[in-house]
Amino acid sequence: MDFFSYQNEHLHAEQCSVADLASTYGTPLYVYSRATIERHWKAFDKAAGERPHLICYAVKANSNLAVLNIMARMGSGFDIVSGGELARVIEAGGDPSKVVFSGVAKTEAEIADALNHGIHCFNVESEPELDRISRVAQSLGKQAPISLRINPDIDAGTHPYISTGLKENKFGIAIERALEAYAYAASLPGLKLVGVDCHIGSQLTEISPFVEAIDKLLALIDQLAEQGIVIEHLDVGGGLGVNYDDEVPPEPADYASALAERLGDRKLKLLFEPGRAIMANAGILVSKVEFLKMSESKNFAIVDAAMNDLLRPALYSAWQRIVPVINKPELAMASYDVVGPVCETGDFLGKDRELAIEPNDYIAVRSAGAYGFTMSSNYNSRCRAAEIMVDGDKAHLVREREVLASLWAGETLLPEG
Ligand SMILES: Cc1ncc(COP(=O)(O)O)c(C=O)c1O
Ligand SMILES: N[C@@H](CCCC[NH3+])C(=O)O
Repeated sequence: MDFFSYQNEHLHAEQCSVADLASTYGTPLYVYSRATIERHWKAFDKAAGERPHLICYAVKANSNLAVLNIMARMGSGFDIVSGGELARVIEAGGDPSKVVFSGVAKTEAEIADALNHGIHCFNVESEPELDRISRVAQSLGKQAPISLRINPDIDAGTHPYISTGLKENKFGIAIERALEAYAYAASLPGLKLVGVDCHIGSQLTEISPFVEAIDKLLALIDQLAEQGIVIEHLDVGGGLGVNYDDEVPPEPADYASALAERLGDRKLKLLFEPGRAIMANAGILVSKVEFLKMSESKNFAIVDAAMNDLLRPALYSAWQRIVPVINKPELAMASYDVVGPVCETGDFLGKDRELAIEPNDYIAVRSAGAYGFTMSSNYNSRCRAAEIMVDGDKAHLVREREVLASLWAGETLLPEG
């Protein structure tokens, strides 16, 4: 069942009319579906089966407090990459002992804060970082639980900007250095070795690169065991792709069972860090058509959402489906570049889209729940979009428009005099 569907030619998010939401809360507007988030998270949890496991939702995909709160209520863990993300997880009711901390340059302050909150594990991305974490932990009289993020040099077959498991990428410790790095980590007093981690990229649509990576990591885990280093968990990262256009990514169940099969009878806890697979299709970005600008060479649908609201098309030439919020069969179809008000030629949400629309209509960009709002900015001094969580027939405004709105309301920037 799709929780974003048409009823009488009107797009609905669960039981809420998207056109009503747009006219109540204004546009641009992100709309998320609680039922979809729960269904996707549970699909992962179920896929992992009876084996001990932890789903650590990748907060960077969507860090809205209501989204995190939904995950927290289901007992989710979290994959974070900054102190800010940890603060949001805690604010949303998440359990810090289920948090893994990834990222290539964690600061001393972030490390100390995470240790004081008792996080599950640091995913360490370089050898100098081992020294830093050990030093901070010692200064606090603690031992930091760590995994090494291993870069297995595998082509994830995804966009070059979101591939992370190749030698030339900045992420993780090269697999050839892994044994030495573990031996070094074992010698540092502030560290406790608990895991092996990898994350080879995002929006993967095939299982084989995941399997290739896990095979390399399992061989490493066996070698470590021979050296007396016993690993408790294997973190397989995130990266499972979604359907934006005509991709057919594996279902979480097939993906998880392919990985579990490789584990055999090893007593390893499995950690997953899905972001996109849970959130992308749990959200849409709603925008209003301002003008239609027609010419012989090109038609433009100029809408009120822009690259500052949804960066993926501009940054990765990403394709996301664009649909009218109300289908109007009486209108003629035409081909448009759907563009925003930002002063950049790269400011587009979609190119050459067949749409039957007129000014003041609402359109929705589908699959916008992941890496949508979290990558948005105030470029061109534009307000950020509002965000709404739909739960059945109720809608909750979960984030107010930002500071600029208060400036428009007449507040001054500098004190008088
Ligand atoms: C370390 C890490 N874990 C998890 C994720 C989540 O990836 P995805 O949203 O593709 O599942 C990312 C982002 O690619 C990441 O960098
Ligand atoms: N931001 C990317 C994915 C990168 C994931 C972070 N490692 C996207 O929108 O597709």
